[in-house]
Amino acid sequence: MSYAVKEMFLTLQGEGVQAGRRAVFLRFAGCNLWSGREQDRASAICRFCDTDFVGTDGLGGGRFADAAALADAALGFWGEGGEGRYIVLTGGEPMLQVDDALVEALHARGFTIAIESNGTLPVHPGIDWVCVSPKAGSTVVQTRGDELKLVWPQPGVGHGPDDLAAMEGWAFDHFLIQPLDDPHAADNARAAIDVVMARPRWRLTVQAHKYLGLR
Ligand SMILES: C[S@@+](CC[C@H](N)C(=O)[O-])C[C@H]1O[C@@H](n2cnc3c(N)ncnc32)[C@H](O)[C@@H]1O
Ligand SMILES: Nc1nc2[nH]cc(C(=O)O)c2c(=O)[nH]1
Ligand code: SF4
Ligand SMILES: [Mg+2]
Repeated sequence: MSYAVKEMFLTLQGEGVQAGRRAVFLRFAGCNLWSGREQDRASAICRFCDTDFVGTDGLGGGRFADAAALADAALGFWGEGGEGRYIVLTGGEPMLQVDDALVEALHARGFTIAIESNGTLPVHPGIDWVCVSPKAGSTVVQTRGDELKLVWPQPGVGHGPDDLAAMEGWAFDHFLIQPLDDPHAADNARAAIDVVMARPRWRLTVQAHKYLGLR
């Protein structure tokens, strides 16, 4: 199978429990919860996306003919040194494209594989670190993993305490609240802090790369 990749880059993981870790980011093109076109945002299931995942024209992006070609390119971004190789599969929705061949090819090159998924498709069982970020109005099928990262507040449905209690029944090791990045960021951060103060099972995570000027 070939892969449509929006962009690839080396940076630090900015979010979640693995924040601060050196990582290659592989951003796949396309998502099942939004077309990525601004004119469709208001009618999309996921309306707050901070990412351009349309097309294959970003830095390090392109069409990759097979898993070996894509994994070789990822290794090129990592550079020298075999220690601590870490790759984050994101998008868009990576599970629209991730398959056995890619997981095998990345493992064969020594990568620990993390994923950022909206959880509406089952995550590949070979992935080493699973982050699911549920979206109001979608059905999450991937209800287990390493970290659940809930963007807060989520306009529309799904942000009452009942929903949080339901998610607490899912099989994740870490429950994280991430302030929504929009023009009301300060209010959103306050609201996110309020959740954590009321429900100690949850921890705050911030998008550190945005404060640090990293990609
Ligand atoms: C762009 S998404 C790509 C991966 C996958 N489609 C998902 O939603 O998890 C990467 C992460 O950014 C989060 N995110 C997207 N837009 C955001 C925003 N405006 N503020 C805070 N987090 C956001 C998502 O919830 C997700 O955890
Ligand atoms: N530095 C950095 N960390 C991230 N963690 C999750 C991201 C994503 O867009 O999936 C992201 C991103 O875009 N940049
Ligand atoms: S599910 Fe993820 S990639 Fe898709 S629109 Fe929402 S935040 Fe963006
Ligand atoms: Mg991002």
